[in-house]
Amino acid sequence: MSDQILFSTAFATISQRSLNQDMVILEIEHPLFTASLSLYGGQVLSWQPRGHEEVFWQSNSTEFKQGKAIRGGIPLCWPWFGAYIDKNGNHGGNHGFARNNHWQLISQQISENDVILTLAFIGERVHELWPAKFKVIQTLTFSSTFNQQLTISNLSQESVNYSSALHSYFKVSHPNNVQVPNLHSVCFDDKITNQKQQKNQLADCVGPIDRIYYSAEQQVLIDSGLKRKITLDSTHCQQWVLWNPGHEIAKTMQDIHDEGENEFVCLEAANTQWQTIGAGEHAEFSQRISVDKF
Ligand SMILES: O=P(O)(O)OC[C@H]1O[C@@H](O)[C@H](O)[C@@H](O)[C@@H]1O
Repeated sequence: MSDQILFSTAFATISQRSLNQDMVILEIEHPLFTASLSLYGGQVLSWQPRGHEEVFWQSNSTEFKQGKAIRGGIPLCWPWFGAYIDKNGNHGGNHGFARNNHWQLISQQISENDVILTLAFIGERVHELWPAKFKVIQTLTFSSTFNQQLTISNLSQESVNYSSALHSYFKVSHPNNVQVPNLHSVCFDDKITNQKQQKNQLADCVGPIDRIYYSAEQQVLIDSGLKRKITLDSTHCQQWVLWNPGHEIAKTMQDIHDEGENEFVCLEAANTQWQTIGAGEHAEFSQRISVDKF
């Protein structure tokens, strides 16, 4: 493991830690926050605005291994959300390939107010079920609030379809203490029972929960244990996915440490249905996250 300062200004330091040859972690120190991300997966791992507790959960049992997704932070589900089986019955694996590939840091802007990092993921024939040529630009603005924007360019001669999720793992005192009240009156598909268009109010976020809510409205995740509110706004995302595996499923997942399911709730700004991008065109979506104490 080696640490190296990449950029240092009067306002912030960005350093690089190599876990091994393949896995590079960037760490940011700024008067308004600390944050870290992995270039593998282009994945935000942590963000802690000054005066607050860490916002994102990370598993202690993640392997950081090529081909495996990192459990925690904000995995990027793209170019598909969930399982993908093509018309010939071929399985593409869960949540696409953006989270299992290397991204590049292409620019950084450091100021008194924020640090803006731009990452790129460019490819063609990266996955046999999604061979198109593409470019994804991810712009991360870290400050006392956090903003994440993805711009996807279809560089191929034909239109492409994608689905997506910004799969945020929020650190919580316990799912039992968590409410997402703006979802109470929203219709959802239940991925566990396979029942569509359900409506019932969740008393808390204890798993197993796996729901696709048909709402693009602002969400507020209220944690009565940590006494904090996390406010999420998305653009060009049509659903919110709420997920916690619960104890029995988590026990079967090697990359969730013991009792880890009691430490997070996933609330994901998603497009769970196919979106089309014409040849040579682009699409974008984003989320903004802020934190308040109460
Ligand atoms: O284990 P993965 O591939 O990271 O997926 C975790 C969960 O991600 C959620 O977004 C899905 O709705 C769940 O069905 C899935 O189990």
